[in-house]
Amino acid sequence: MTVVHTVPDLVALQQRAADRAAARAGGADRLRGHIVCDGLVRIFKTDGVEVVALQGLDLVVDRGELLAIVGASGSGKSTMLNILSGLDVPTAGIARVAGYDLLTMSAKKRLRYRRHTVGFVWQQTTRNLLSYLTAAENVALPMRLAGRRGRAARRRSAELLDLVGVGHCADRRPAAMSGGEQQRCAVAVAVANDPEVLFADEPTGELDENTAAEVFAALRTINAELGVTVVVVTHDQAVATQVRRTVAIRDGRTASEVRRSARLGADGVEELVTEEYAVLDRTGRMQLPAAFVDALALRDRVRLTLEPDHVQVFPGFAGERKEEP
Ligand SMILES: Nc1ncnc2c1ncn2[C@@H]1O[C@H](COP(=O)(O)OP(=O)(O)OP(=O)(O)O)[C@@H](O)[C@H]1O
Repeated sequence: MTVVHTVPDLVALQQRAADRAAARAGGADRLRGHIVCDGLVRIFKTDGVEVVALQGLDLVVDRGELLAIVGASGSGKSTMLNILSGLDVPTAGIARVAGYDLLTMSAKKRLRYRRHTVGFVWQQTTRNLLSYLTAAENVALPMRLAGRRGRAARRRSAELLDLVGVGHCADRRPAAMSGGEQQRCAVAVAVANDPEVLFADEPTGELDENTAAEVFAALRTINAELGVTVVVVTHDQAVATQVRRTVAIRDGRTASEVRRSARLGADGVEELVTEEYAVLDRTGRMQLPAAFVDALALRDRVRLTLEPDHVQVFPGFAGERKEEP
C-alpha cells in the first residue's frame, strides 16, 4: 500500500532529532534500541480469571525517534505504557528503557527513573497541570522539586513555553488557557527536567483536529530541538500523518507498522512515501492488515508460496472450491 503526500519539513525535523539525540548520547553507536520490548507479557488475575493484556509484544524504538502507537480500545496500549513508565511490572519478557531493566529494577531506581529519565503527558489536563499555578510556575515546579531554583530555572521555564508556542500564556492559570494551550504547556512541564524519553497517553484525545495538530507540532519540536525520544499512544489512526513511524497494536501484540520516508519525485519535489509493514516475531508469526484480509475475504487458511525475493499469500487451498456464502 503506497500513498504519496507532500510534507517536506518532517524529514528535516527527524534528521535534526536524530543528530541531537546522537550528540546527547555521546555517539551514533548508542543510538539503537533506546526502548526495547521483547516478548512482553502482562497477565492480570481478577477473581480467578486471567486476562492476557499483552501476549508477547515486541517493539524497538531508536533514541531520538518520534513514534506513535495506535490500537483499538482494549488492545493493550495503556498496559504497555504503564510498564514502560515504571508504574506496572510485566509478568514476563524484556522491557528496557534508556538502559533501565524495568523487570528487575529496585524501588529506589524506579523512583529515579520516573523522576529523571522519563516525562509524561496524560489525556486529562487536570493530571498534567496544577490549577492554582500559572503556566510558568507549573513548568518550574518539577525543577524546584529536583533542587533547581532561581533565575536559571525561570529562564528555562520561559524558554520551554516559547518552544512549544505558549510563551504568551506564561502568567495564566490553566483555567484561562484553551485545551490545546494546556496540553502544550503540559509538554513543557514533562520535559522541564530534561528527560530522555517522553510518553504521551492520548494527549489529543479531548481536542479537535486543528488543536490536536498544534499539540503534535509541540511534540515534534521537543523531539527535534531537545533530542528527546517521544512515544505517543493513541486510538486515533489519523496520527500517522503527524509522525515518521506508527506501530499498530492488536490483541496485546505488535501487529503492523507504517513508515514514512522521503523520496525525490519526478518533478524534483521531495515527497513523503507511506509504506505499511507487518511485524514478524521470532517464531515467524505475523498478522495481515485487516484491510488486506477484508479485501480478499481471507478466512481460516491461506496458501503461501515462496518466490526468490518475496512470499505470496492466496485465499484458501489450491483447487479448493469457494464456499457458498
Ligand atoms: N488492572 C487490570 N485488571 C484486569 N484486566 C485489565 C487490567 N488492566 C487492563 N486489563 C485488561 O487488559 C486488556 C488491555 O487493556 P488496556 O487498558 O491496556 O487497553 P487499551 O488499548 O489501553 O484500551 P483503551 O484505549 O480503552 O484505554 C483489556 O482486556 C483490559 O480489560
